[in-house]
Amino acid sequence: MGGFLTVKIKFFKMNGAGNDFIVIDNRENALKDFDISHFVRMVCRRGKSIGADGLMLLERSDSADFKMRYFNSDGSEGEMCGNGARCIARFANLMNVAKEHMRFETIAGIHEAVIVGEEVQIMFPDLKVNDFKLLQRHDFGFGPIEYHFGTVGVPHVVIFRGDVESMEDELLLNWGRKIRYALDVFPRGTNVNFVKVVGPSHIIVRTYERGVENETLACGTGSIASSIVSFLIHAVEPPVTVKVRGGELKVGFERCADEFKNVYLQGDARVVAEGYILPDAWKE
Ligand SMILES: N[C@@H](CCC[C@H](N)C(=O)O)C(=O)O
Repeated sequence: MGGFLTVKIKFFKMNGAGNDFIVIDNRENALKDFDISHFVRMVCRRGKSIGADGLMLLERSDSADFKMRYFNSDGSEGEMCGNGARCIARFANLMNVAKEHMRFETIAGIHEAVIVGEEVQIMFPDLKVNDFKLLQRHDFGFGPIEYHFGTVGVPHVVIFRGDVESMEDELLLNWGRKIRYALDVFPRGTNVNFVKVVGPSHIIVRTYERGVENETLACGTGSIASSIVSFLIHAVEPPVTVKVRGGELKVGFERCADEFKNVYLQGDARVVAEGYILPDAWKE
């Protein structure tokens, strides 16, 4: 029993609008002896282990308050995760690593975040209008469809459907997987968002996430991509309220000539548990 408890790693379980994460303070390099990708795959398994959409490490940074490293549940390291970023900002503030207004490093660049009571707002770098490829047509294996594409740190396809809320899970997964794995069209793979416009500033979004290979309850960068495409195609006005399966997110931006400036994502970011990851959590 003593051996069983010798290696234990402190973790926090968090979620932002239902997108859930394991968060580890790695400033002292607690995971130096681990194959991180394998460790992430093991501890993110639902049922057999803790379970999560992804895992984040908070690390030291020379140029900002801290560095965020984000891993999808399949062990792949992602450039950015909007909801993850909001969660790690809350975590950094709780751990006294950062004040309420903070800057942090990601693979996709430096981000700013601010704690707004129960919510966290994260700011994104400016996006170019021309980087959004609108009104594309392709047959992904279920007949030709119209889609839109844009990158918000990570790649996103946006598809408008009038039946988003009632769309069968199986259909969403089938479309999501076929599009995500259309590597001739998206060499790095892509996340896939199914979107319905329900008001002048309101949309509903469901997302199939690359790296989780499933629908998640929310996707932050997907909500931003969906809001901007909804603005470009359906004149949806920011700030946009995005209803996702796990709650609600707010997306703001301003169109200035050929750029989107002041892009932000806001919503809840909660710590729901803390404890120790024990060796059985990463056993095959
Ligand atoms: N959950 C996300 C996106 C995470 C990254 C993504 N799955 C990818 O690697 O493409 C979010 O909230 O933005």
